[in-house]
Amino acid sequence: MSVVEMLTQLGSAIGGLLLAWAMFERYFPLQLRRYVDRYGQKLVGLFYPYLQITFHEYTGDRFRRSEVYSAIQSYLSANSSERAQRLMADAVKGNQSVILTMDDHEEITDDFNGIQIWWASRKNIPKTQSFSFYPELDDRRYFRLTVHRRYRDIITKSYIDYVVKEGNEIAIKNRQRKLYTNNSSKWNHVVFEHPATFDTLAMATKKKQEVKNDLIKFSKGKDYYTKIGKAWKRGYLLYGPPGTGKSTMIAAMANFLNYDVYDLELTTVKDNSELRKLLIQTTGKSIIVIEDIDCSLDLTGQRKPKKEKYDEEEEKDPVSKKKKEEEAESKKESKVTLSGLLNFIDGIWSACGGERIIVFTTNYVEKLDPALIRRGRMDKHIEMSYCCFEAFKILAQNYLDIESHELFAKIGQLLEETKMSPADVAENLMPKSDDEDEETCLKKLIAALETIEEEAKLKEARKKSEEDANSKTEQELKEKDQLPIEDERDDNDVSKEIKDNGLISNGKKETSL
Ligand SMILES: Nc1ncnc2c1ncn2[C@@H]1O[C@H](COP(=O)(O)OP(=O)(O)OP(=O)(O)O)[C@@H](O)[C@H]1O
Ligand SMILES: [Mg+2]
Repeated sequence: MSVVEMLTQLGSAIGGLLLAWAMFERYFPLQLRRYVDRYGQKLVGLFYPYLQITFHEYTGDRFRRSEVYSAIQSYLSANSSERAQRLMADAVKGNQSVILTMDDHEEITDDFNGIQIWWASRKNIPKTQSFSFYPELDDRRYFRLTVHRRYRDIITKSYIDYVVKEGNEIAIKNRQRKLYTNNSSKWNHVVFEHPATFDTLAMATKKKQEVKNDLIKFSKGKDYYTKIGKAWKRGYLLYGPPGTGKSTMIAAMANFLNYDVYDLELTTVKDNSELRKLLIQTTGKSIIVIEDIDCSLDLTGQRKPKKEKYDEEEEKDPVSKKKKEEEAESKKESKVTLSGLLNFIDGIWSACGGERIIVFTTNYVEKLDPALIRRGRMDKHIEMSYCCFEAFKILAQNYLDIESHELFAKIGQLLEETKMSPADVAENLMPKSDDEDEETCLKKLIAALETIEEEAKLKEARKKSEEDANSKTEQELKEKDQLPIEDERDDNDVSKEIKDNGLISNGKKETSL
């Protein structure tokens, strides 16, 4: 048989099938067709060796995207960029990278402990051509998983959970994080793109590791917090002189945990109820920051003591009670108070919205009210200190790309003797022009450190000489005071005093009964 004949016969066979299907659609009632469809599928199911699971984009609630579908989409997008042939640019992360997902009607395979799984993305376009306000919701997308039947248990009991968990983690990593700032009682946000990380943060390695471990423990501690019955939140107090990296540390924390940042400006918050409103709006996986807490407000006020006695009089006379309340209300200052802030930190509603970190920063830890910073509220106190040699090495790596240099020893010694903030060290290390090489920058830093050392020595000498002068004056005054007082008085005065007070010659007062 020639090729042409073969093609002709194939064509007529397909034509015959199409005609038969058209006749079936045309002459058989819908009910009958459904029966054939259903039982046909059952029959095929008897011999079909595969298990299929479908995950729809919208289930039940038409307006709420299925979380499982989203998680699978994230999981598959992470796996599909190498495997799928047709990809869809889905979202843009931080203006840097495009997130690629499987296009509609695309298929990829996945491997789970040696089991092969087929994933397909499908889209059902509605047959009715009616007008819709939400055309994108009418396109019914779904993922279909196909696997050999013999792996049913592994797939349903472990694989799907694994995919959803992985997918959620990928989604968190890929999400655009936000930096919220408040304008009175409203949050505005921009994309959070601070580049600081713990790798670039200059501080002693051991201390840095401690903070990182603490954060990891917290972020994985959901079950632990539930077990001990505590809201899943942790307070950090960062304190230290200006330019030691407190704000930089917060950015590094947010990048490390992939959290949003809420930068709360307390001075623009009118009162406690506005504060509560703002905080209720914050979401989980976020860091709430109050910078320079000592300057933000006068938070040294005492907490209002609890009303201990039930006032019967007030209860009997509702008019006077109301009057008293009104008076109290008008007297009440309209501002955020320490008690309002404490309620925010450990009030019941502070637990809504999942994991949260609260960070306070201050230059003057000793100014803060002990109630505010006691453990349990501010669980971890982190001192950000002047630049040490370890911190300097990180800055040298960041700014000059060097790990060692013959001038390092000198710098190390100077850093031990002087106090320079990492911000100042960084400023000296940053090349100001193309002519400045690493050695020039290091020498610049040495000169700056020597100047500080000189100034400190001068200051010390000045202080010492002032102290010496003071103690000399004190000594002179003391000596002057020690002159016998009696000598200045005349004999008549003395005898008068003896007479008046009944003193005897040895100076003791006579006891008169
Ligand atoms: N520990 C550090 N590691 C890396 N860079 C730092 C560090 N400390 C300061 N810097 C640099 O100095 C600049 C100022 O630091 P930062 O704003 O974090 O200091 P701060 O402690 O918050 O100061 P302030 O008390 O004035 O708010 C940062 O932009 C950063 O470049
Ligand atoms: Mg700061």
